[in-house]
This record gives sequence, structure tokens and C-alpha cells, in this order.
Amino acid sequence: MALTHADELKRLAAVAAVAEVPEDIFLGIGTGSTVNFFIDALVQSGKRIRGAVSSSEASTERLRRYGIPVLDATELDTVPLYVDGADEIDPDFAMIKGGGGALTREKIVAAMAERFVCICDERKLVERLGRFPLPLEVIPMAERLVSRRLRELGGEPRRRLGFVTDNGNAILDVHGLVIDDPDALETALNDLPGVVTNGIFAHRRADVLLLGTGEGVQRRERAVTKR
Ligand SMILES: O=C[C@H](O)[C@H](O)[C@H](O)COP(=O)(O)O
Repeated sequence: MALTHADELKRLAAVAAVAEVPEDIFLGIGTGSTVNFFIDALVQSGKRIRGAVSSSEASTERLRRYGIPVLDATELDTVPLYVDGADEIDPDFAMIKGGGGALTREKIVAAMAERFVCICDERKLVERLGRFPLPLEVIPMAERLVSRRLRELGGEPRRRLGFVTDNGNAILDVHGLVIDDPDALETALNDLPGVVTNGIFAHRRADVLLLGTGEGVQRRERAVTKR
């Protein structure tokens, strides 16, 4: 199947990320189409890793198909590196993630990682987060309560129909939230009873951004260390 322009830029960023991976490590692996390109590129490169900690059943399946050992996150304290995509990333490397519904496990593996490399196509880089509807993983019995609280915060939550997360929960995609302070909103949303995870990644930001553009891959490092 022919790749779209956006796919081609995702693939460029994914291929560039292989150079960031030291040999013989346990590697944290994200989820999504950009990460799929990365897994394929890693295998094609012949670079050897000891194993992966995966953020979704989908990535686990792809890794195992290639014969890469997948460890449970409970088997390790940390991983040296986590590679994942994003739905949006701002100039300070705060992100919205969870378009594929894998946000909870992604946040866990990202938090275990000493270094987070984000791979994206250039459309994902935004001045301010929030055009992409913010995903929240919610325990089903809390859906109504959480929805009400989200409306009070100015958002318009929509249940992702026909979708159940790998953890057996629902996803609310929240439209219209103003995200002036990603750190504060991440904390506030975590505080709502029944919210398992929200898709703002501000407490644990990316450290390196590999951005696929029409002119090639831009590599950027986050200037200031935040949390
Ligand atoms: O839940 C999914 C993840 O957060 C993905 O990293 C994100 O949605 C980006 O996906 P893609 O690489 O397919 O654009």
C-alpha cells in the first residue's frame, strides 16, 4: 500500500530514532503507526536489543512477530530509553498522547524511562496543546461523573464508541479544553475520581524530538529539565 505524505514523514523520524538506541538494552516501546515504522526499522537495521517493555498489546504482538522478547514492566525498575509517537507536542516538549488509546501503559513505561525520544511528523508540532481532543482513560462506572466535571472545566467529552482499552476501560475524548498550563491540567485531571490516566504528558515530557519534515529529520533536545 502506498504511504501518504504524513506516513512518509513518520517513517523518516522512525528510521532516525534507530541511531538513538544503544545496543543490548531493554527498550521501552510506545504505540501507534509511527512506532510501528520504528519497530520495523529497528529490526531491519540488525541492531540487537535484549528485550522490550511494551505499552500495548498491539506493539507486543508486532515485537513478538519479529522474535523480540517482551518483558513485563514489573520485571524491571527502569529502562534506559523509551521511543514513542505523539498526537501533539509543544515547543517545551509537553505532549498530548492516547489517540490510539494506549495512554496509560505509555505513561507507565515513559515514567520508567531515563530518556524519552518522541518521533513525529511535522504536523504534530503545535504552539499550544489542545486542538487534538484530549483522551482520558476512565473506569466505566465513573464515565458520567467525569463527563460532568469535564464540562465544568469547559470541555466537551465524547465517549470513544466501540473502544475498550487494554486495561478494560473506556476512553473519553475531550474537545475544546484550553490547555494554557499543561502541568496544572494534568494534575487536575488526575484528581478526578475514576480517571485512570489523562493524555497530557507534561510531568514526564520527551527529552528528544525527532521531527519528520519535508526537508528531512530535525533533531531537537529539550532545553530545561522538567521533573
Ligand atoms: O495511544 C496512542 C499513542 O499515544 C500514539 O503515540 C499517538 O496516538 C500517535 O500515534 P501515531 O503514531 O499513529 O500518529
